[in-house]
Amino acid sequence: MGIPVNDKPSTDTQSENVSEKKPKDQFQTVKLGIWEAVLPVKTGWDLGYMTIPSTTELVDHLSVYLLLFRLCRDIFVLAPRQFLIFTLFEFMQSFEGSINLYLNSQILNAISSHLGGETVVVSVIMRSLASRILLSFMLSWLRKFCERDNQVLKDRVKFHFVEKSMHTALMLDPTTAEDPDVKSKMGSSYFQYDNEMWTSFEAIVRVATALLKSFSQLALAFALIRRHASAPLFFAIFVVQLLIGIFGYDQLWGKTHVVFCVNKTYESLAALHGFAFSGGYRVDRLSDGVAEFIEREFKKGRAEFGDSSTLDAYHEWYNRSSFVVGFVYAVINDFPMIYFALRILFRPKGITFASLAILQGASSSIQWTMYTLAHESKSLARQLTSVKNVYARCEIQNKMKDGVLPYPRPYDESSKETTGMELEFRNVSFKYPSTTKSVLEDVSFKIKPGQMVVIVGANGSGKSSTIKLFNRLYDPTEGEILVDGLPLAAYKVKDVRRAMAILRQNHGSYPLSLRLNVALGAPEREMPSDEEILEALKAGGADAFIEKLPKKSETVLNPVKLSTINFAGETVEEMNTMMKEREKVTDVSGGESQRLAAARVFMRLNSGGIRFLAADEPTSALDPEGELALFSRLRQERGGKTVVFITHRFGHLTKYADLILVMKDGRLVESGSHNELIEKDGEYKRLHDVQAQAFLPTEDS
Ligand SMILES: Nc1ncnc2c1ncn2[C@@H]1O[C@H](COP(=O)(O)OP(=O)(O)OP(=O)(O)O)[C@@H](O)[C@H]1O
Repeated sequence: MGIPVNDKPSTDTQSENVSEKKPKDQFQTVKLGIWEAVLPVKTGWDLGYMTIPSTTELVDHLSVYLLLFRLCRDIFVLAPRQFLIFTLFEFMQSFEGSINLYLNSQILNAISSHLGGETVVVSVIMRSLASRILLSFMLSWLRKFCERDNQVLKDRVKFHFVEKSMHTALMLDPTTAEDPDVKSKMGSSYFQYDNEMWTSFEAIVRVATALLKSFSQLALAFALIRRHASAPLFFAIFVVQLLIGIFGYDQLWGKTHVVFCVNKTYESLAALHGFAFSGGYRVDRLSDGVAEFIEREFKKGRAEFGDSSTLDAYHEWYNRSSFVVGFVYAVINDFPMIYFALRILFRPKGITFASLAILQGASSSIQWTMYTLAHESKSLARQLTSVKNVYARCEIQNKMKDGVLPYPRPYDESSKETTGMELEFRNVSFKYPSTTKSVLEDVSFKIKPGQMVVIVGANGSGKSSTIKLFNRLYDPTEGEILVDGLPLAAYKVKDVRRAMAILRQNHGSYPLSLRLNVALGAPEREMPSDEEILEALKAGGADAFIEKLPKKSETVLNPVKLSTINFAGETVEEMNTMMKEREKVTDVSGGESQRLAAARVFMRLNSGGIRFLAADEPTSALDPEGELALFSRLRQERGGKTVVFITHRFGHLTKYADLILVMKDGRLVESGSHNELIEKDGEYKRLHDVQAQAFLPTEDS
């Protein structure tokens, strides 16, 4: 079986969702028309439909198989009654095939006797027929009866693991989240469809019931045809048929693989097609007048591509198999019929219509069960990786170690509303986990409680990175940060973050209602009142634009997409409109989004317990009026809190700053007040003069 493959090591083929990393030489590549499929080299025996794992693989997988027991136990604990109902029903169903096979044989034997002129025992036929109907009735009734319990069980499993995964996702610090292993365990999650653990559990039950089904059908078939002279030969045919069916299966679908397009012309045709159809580029396409160019390039590419095949990789794989395979497949299905036809011709004795039908029925139903078993065990193997990933995901621990000290220190409690935080950087150097280059080099400064500090510097000089270290989004690579005289790392991270309000650059709006966007400023509160929300919106300067929106503060800027639409042969435009209306994205401008973020920060400031406020270019998208208003309100409401602003605009802030820190290429190059720094005639003065230049009278004016 099998397609010839070359042994060329693949290019980068590690999949994002697989946690074990395979060395590159454990992959093989297969050229399939304009595609290249990369498949892991099997260490077990690859027999088409089934893979028999090697001993090492079995040992490796043992720990994962144990996880399946853990999964069953966890699901049982979530809903014991529903668990038992579900599994019992599934197991009961597995006997349906055998019982039907038995009842069919009874009926067929009776019909055969009748055709042979013998007296028919009516009660046998009636009993068999009644039993069949009763069995179907009972199973349909039970299915309906279990429906609700099954749905409860399924949803409990879904929500249990969703909650656990959400907990991990929410507590992950950036350093841990950027770890490739963690990334692969986290994978991606689609709320509506993800229920990996349930799918895995179903796969376990299906494999178990398929096994039971196979054994019961085999035992029954053996008992039924034992009496027929042709039974051994018939069974031999059946086994050959089964083996060819299972092991002869060689389709790309059934294998772990990744497919790349290796035809550059086809790729560029696809890119041009995408460019032509994408609504996002419409304005650019028209204003740049590129339509003709695109059409010309497409025609050129089409000519170059010629009559090469655009078949997908799966069909290409299928087309590589020889016609003999198709022929053998067609013929093996007719083996029993051919055999019986020949028997009738040469040795008609002992052959009855009933025996033919029983043998044929037994053979096809067992064959079907075996295929299901092979298929389910393959999908179970796939599910193992999911189960392993979900459990691993639930157990991810943050790399950053939490401190033990509460913040503020108990003796500070009484003065927490008025006292600002003291912050000190001592020889701090820092590089992001994913990079090798330091973005902060030996930075030292001290911010006294209640001071207003402004950090200035060119793009990429390390200003935002400094803010990220304040609330322990990252830890310094070298040096130390002190808060109120003690190492920042000694405090409980949650406490320190609760005492800080940080207005980040690109602080966007969350995909929730605008009201919740603001309420999230005070996450410890159940739900702030309408008046408090309005107050925060006003302080952030966001009340006016929200008032103009049709749903006001209940507007969700980016509604979650849960609708589905299906047109059965007709397009009902109104339905399209209905769906678009429901999922419409409400666009707000950059400045409006910044005002909303500012409102959230005011909500936080008003919630109490804040000792430190940092704002990273909070007015970069605001008009001059908005900027002035925001800074005045921040100054008014800051009380005794320590405040750090990052800005590129000299003026409103630098004028009032107690301390200005000037950053350049990750270093702190100057510090002092505005006047001191102007006098120094260094980097600050240079940056200041660039802006001031614009307002100086020129020779032309
Ligand atoms: N998550 C990250 N991973 C890796 N490098 C990063 C990351 N964030 C920022 N950097 C790099 O760190 C350096 C400093 O960036 P930072 O954002 O601190 O500068 P900045 O002074 O705030 O710049 P700007 O004025 O443009 O906001 C830059 O070279 C940037 O590319």
